Amino acid sequence: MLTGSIYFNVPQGTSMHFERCPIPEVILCTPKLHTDARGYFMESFRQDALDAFLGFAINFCQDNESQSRYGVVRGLHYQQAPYAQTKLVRVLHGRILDVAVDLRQEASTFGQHVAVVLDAQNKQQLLIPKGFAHGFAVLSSTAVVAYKSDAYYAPKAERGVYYGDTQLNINWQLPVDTHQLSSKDQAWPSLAEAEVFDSNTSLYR
Ligand SMILES: Cc1cn([C@H]2C[C@H](O)[C@@H](COP(=O)(O)OP(=O)(O)O[C@H]3O[C@@H](C)C(=O)[C@@H](O)[C@H]3O)O2)c(=O)[nH]c1=O
Repeated sequence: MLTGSIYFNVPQGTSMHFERCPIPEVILCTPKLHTDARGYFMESFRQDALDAFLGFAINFCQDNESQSRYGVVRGLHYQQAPYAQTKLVRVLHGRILDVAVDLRQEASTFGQHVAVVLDAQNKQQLLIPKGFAHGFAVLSSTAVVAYKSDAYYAPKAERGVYYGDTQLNINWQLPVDTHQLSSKDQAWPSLAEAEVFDSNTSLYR
């Protein structure tokens, strides 16, 4: 499924594996695990490695954490420009299906999505760029999800797309009768009615 893999070693000897997903701006990151008799150590984030891979800097300013039960679906969320957010998502406990939906109006992949299982064992992280909606479904009994963002929470700019929109065709990997959503998330518009990202809006410059 994934293409464009590169193993990038930063000068200090630490490492992070980056893979471009089928929508190439979405990136799967796998930290290198150092295991020994005590357990393991890993660098969960390196600004220099990520910047070098991307070729530009992302300056994260907010860290978030949420805990959810099996069947919970949070999303699909984004903030409109100029409050758009890049998110770097990982799972501290449990397992989720993490989903990024392309909302860049002029992109060839507009309306398409990437869905990746992230869990506390694989320790993988998903980088979701500006211009995408984000959501996740909890596949384990509980899950603790942590993520960075590069723009502060701006409630007035908060937008969403209905997670079950048939046009999106997302397989949430959960029986439908187990889905639990906030009232806010049940009321988001379909993709056809959502405020998407204007191609004239430069999200990263
Ligand atoms: C997102 C956010 C929420 N809040 C508050 C608002 C509200 O009272 C409470 C719960 O908010 P929500 O119901 O929006 O939380 P949640 O549904 O977990 O929202 C999150 O979903 C995932 C999928 C994302 O991608 C995130 O960017 C964020 O939108 O926390 C903050 O104070 N700061 C924040 O950054």
